[in-house]
Amino acid sequence: MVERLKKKARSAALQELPDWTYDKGRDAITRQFKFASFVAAFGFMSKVALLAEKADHHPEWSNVYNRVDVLLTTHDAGGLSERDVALAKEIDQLGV
Ligand SMILES: C[C@H](O)[C@H](O)[C@H]1CNC2=NC(N)=NC(=O)C2=N1
Repeated sequence: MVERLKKKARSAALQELPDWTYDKGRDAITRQFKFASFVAAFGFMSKVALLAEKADHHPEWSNVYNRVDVLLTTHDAGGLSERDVALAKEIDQLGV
């Protein structure tokens, strides 16, 4: 059973994710991505979808034209967990 990160572990994790914002109300992390076009945004979403399926861990997200808003939290834990941190790092490694 995955657990929510406690304060100290969360702070340490956030230090490694400078492009992500902590959402205290949701106990989640968010990041907005912008692309040159809708097709580029959708291509990014396809890559993230494959990562998410592989990890069995899925983002809450929305797409408007060339923008993708990603929110990561762990429903099974009721908040931010190491699974979100791992997926965020993988998304960062896509190099957008
Ligand atoms: C059964 C399945 O493993 C779970 O429902 C997974 C699927 N994807 C998930 N994604 C996210 N973000 N949080 C979860 O708790 C979660 N649980």
